[in-house]
Amino acid sequence: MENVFDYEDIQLIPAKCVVNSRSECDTSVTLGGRTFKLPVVPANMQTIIDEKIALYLAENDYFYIMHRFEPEKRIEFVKDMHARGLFASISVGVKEDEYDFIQQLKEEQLVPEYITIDIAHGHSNAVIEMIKHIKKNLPNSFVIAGNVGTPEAVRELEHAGADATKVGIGPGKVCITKIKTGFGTGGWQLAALRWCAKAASKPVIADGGIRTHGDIAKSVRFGATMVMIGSLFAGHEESPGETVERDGFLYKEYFGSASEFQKGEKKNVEGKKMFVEYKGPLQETLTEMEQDLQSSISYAGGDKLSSIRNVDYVVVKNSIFNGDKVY
Ligand SMILES: NC(=O)C1=CN([C@@H]2O[C@H](COP(=O)(O)OP(=O)(O)OC[C@H]3O[C@@H](n4cnc5c(N)ncnc54)[C@H](OP(=O)(O)O)[C@@H]3O)[C@@H](O)[C@H]2O)C=CC1
Ligand SMILES: Nc1nc2c(ncn2[C@@H]2O[C@H](COP(=O)(O)O)[C@@H](O)[C@H]2O)c(=O)[nH]1
Repeated sequence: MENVFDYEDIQLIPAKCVVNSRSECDTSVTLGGRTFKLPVVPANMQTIIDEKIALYLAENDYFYIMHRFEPEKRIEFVKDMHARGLFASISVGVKEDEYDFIQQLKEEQLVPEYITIDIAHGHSNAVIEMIKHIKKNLPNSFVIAGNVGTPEAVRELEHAGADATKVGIGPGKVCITKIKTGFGTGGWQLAALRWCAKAASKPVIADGGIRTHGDIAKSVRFGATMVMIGSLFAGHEESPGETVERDGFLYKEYFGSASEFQKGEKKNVEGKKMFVEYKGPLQETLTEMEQDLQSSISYAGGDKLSSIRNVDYVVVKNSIFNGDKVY
């Protein structure tokens, strides 16, 4: 790979405005046959989303993916969302129990509209087998598979039946994969997204490394249909992470899904914990994201999200650590 770059290295170039107000710009996106207000989904992590947030997002036409770290609650979750006339979007792993879980869903005629296979190294036979198992038993579920960081992986997962792939190995704020293993897309996530999206024939979800709202527009420019975000969603009133007070300021806990805090043991740890500043209600951030993205669309010279896809850009600097501290 040549000419790698990350979010902070790119500036999109404005085109002539065609709207009279940013409010005319439409930020909605379609994924799996549903239309959502924003091309943004909070990360399927235990300090980012819980049942209450999932319900709020679904009721208000935002996409969501429930995490998989309380597996015993998933059947009830799907039933509850369906009882409310809402879509169910859950996550699974690849271990043996998960095969039984998919079987159970089938037996109970519960068909989640979206199933995300949530694995660190998604370019694997384990994920390919799970895609096939889901597609065989729940053919109407939209399957998102990940995470990956190469075009080969995107093609293989799509070929196995994935309806979308999720790109990002190690760019996350609480990720230490790049430090512990030497591998990943951390520091060049945006270039990796471009590389993968060019190979994709189905939607790509950019996952990790989003530090500003402008990074959402940049992700769309480089091929993302949807953008998964953890750290920017960690500090809300509703965020499930613990709230702590330090020197009169409030903070919320945010930990990695492969951290000892999630796993309950120090085995194959590839995530850390941090505290992010408290930032009030979730809806305020969603509204601000929408307004910022409307503005991005206007700078792109259009009135819908797809206008961003074709804008020119420049590479203005190069910084491999993506603004993060190493630990
Ligand atoms: N996006 C990212 O960059 C990353 C995300 N994560 C997140 O952390 C969580 C835990 O992920 P994960 O450890 O995959 O899930 P699990 O702990 O559920 O592991 C899934 C299965 O894959 C195996 N496995 C895990 N990593 C590898 C690997 N590198 N090579 C071969 N087999 C592997 C595990 O076995 P065994 O444990 O015995 O190896 C296990 O059987 C997920 O939510 C994931 O999204 C974690 C790291 C990176
Ligand atoms: N390497 C690890 N990556 C992780 C872990 N837990 C979650 N993640 C990934 O990070 C993104 C969120 O990134 P952010 O920059 O928006 O905060 C999330 O969606 C996962 O893909 C982990 O323990 N290790």
